[in-house]
Amino acid sequence: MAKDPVRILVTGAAGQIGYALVPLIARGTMLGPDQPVILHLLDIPPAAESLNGVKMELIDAAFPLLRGVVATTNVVGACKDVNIAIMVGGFPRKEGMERKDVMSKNVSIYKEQASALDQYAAENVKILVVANPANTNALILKEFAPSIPEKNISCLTRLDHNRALGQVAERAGVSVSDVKNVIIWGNHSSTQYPDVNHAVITTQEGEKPVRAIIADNAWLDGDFITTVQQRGAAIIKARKLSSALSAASSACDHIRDWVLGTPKGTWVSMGVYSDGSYGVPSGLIYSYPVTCAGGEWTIFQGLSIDEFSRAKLDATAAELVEEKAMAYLCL
Ligand SMILES: NC(=O)c1ccc[n+]([C@@H]2O[C@H](COP(=O)([O-])OP(=O)(O)OC[C@H]3O[C@@H](n4cnc5c(N)ncnc54)[C@H](O)[C@@H]3O)[C@@H](O)[C@H]2O)c1
Ligand SMILES: O=C(O)C[C@H](O)C(=O)O
Repeated sequence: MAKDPVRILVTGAAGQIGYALVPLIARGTMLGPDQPVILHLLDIPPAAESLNGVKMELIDAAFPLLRGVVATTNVVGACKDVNIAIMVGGFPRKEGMERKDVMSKNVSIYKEQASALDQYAAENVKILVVANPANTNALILKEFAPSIPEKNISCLTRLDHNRALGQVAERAGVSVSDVKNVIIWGNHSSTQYPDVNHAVITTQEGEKPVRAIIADNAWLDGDFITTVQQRGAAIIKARKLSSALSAASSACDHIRDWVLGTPKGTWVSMGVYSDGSYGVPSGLIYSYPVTCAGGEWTIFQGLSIDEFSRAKLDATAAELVEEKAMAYLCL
């Protein structure tokens, strides 16, 4: 029997990530080739005409799974009955800025849109915050949407996770699909900790630790970490615009794994509400290794954390505590 369509909100849909993301959703990359979708596209009035152009192109592309497009500048209309919300709307940083430098512009958007989602979204809506500072925007959204369970609110660190997979695959000379179980801990910022201590590469002789295959701890504990931490800035420097196709693709990966489940023996990184796991203060949106099944994520427990990693997990948590305080000052 044909499935009922799922309503997916994309905010900031007239922007660069929006333009890369909506065709992926309409083509079935996010929820699979048999899942019809209705897209709700939100942007602000100055972008209304451009948003309408995106709607026209979606119709012109004749996507078989696309059952409707709502393009609006009205937050309530956009949030009505949505099952999934991908929050991209906001302002990107420019060259030379840190992601938290756009905090004062962006957190107030998340407070306002939290209320609309709280009141009008479908029960059990799943929310992914992409706009920066992503973890703190998601935390503000959580705090101002009291009826939405915290397990339904997340932020995007899958792009950092995918960047880490890409760096390891290039260095090891293997296919990226043979690398798994890297971890991004903490903030989607330059304090994030890309960790390969539990990551493995599939070889003809089975799975081997990344550290054994790459055999270069100086690189893994040095340039690898800074390359992933600084990749967003490197893209801005090169393109004069922040990452868009990789962000859109990673947002699809995030939702797909959350809704459809992670493969057996694999975890992915998601920014989720911390419960104190791995000695991280509770009450932050912190990126952890998670597995997903039945539409729910679970923090993967029991990994050993060495002294080097401990300091890095704590430093990125400390930045999130500071950002939380800064966000409340902005509101
Ligand atoms: N978490 C990540 O991995 C990641 C990756 C890339 C970019 N980002 C962030 O995503 C955000 C969007 O990036 P972009 O390159 O698409 O930017 P963009 O400027 O091209 O697009 C943003 C869109 O949001 C719209 N917008 C602004 N305020 C809004 C509001 N109140 N409601 C709805 N829409 C609103 C703008 O009009 C614009 O169309 C930025 O904050 C960027 O830093 C995050
Ligand atoms: O770095 C940025 O400002 C954009 C985005 O967060 C990224 O990681 O590419």
